[in-house]
Amino acid sequence: MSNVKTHSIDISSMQRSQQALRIEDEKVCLSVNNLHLYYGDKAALKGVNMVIPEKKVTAFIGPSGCGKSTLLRCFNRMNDLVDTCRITGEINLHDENIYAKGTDVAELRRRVGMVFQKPNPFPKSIYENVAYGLRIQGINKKRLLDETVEWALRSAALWDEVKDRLHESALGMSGGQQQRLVIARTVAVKPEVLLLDEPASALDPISTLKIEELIHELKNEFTIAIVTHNMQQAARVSDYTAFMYLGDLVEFGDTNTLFTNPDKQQTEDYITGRYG
Ligand SMILES: Nc1ncnc2c1ncn2[C@@H]1O[C@H](COP(=O)(O)OP(=O)(O)OP(=O)(O)O)[C@@H](O)[C@H]1O
Repeated sequence: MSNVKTHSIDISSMQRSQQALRIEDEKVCLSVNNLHLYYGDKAALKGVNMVIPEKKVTAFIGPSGCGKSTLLRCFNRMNDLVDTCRITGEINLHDENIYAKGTDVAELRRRVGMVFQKPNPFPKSIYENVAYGLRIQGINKKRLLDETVEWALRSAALWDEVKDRLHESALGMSGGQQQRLVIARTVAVKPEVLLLDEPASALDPISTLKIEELIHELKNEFTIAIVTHNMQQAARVSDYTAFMYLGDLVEFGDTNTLFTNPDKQQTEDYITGRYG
């Protein structure tokens, strides 16, 4: 790409159409309206407005502490677990305000699954890790469990590596395999959205590549939102990128455009490595 202005990231390998995606053309999965979040007196999100398009990958980038993980955790109300946290504004999943009174938060978290930075398999067999969410829903029919476990492991590009040791402990797997297992466990309950909070940052480069390839496959079935510190990764895996700074959403748009021709000076300064 000859017109690339940035120098700190190499996006020449970005395999994407030169045609910019337009958010107006997308189906909306999540919409965020004037979202403010406070931890005690401290504002961590300051009036965020954006949409997360359906079956696309949206990346959140920005310097440490800018609110990326906080915003991601709002999408399945994980911040409810923080006593000092207070939220105003709205997030709609399709047409439902997930902060409305009476929202079934357990069901919300089934629909909006989350994968964290550090793989966190349960000390159970590979099979039982993946079957876990189904069993919680009261599904115990062996055939249905077998089929779903296989489907989820295939979806997470792990089936071929583990099909002969499904009943061995998940703790004997490599870190990269464990993270794909956690992804299989998350997709097994058929969520609509996958939230990935730096899913590859604890992994070696080959495992990271596998996760990136997997994200590319998963977006055929799921809406994906990913927080990453790695701008190359954001450029490689996402369709849309949101750049955040000190609790503000500074710029949001088609990934290719945001990295090659950002609207805001602040975005350009960040992606060219001038700060952060
Ligand atoms: N549980 C919490 N209690 C109080 N403050 C918090 C809590 N979690 C995050 N914060 C603060 O909120 C702000 C945003 O944090 P957040 O973790 O969302 O940022 P981030 O962009 O994801 O950072 P990083 O890239 O370092 O993970 C920071 O100032 C952080 O210290």
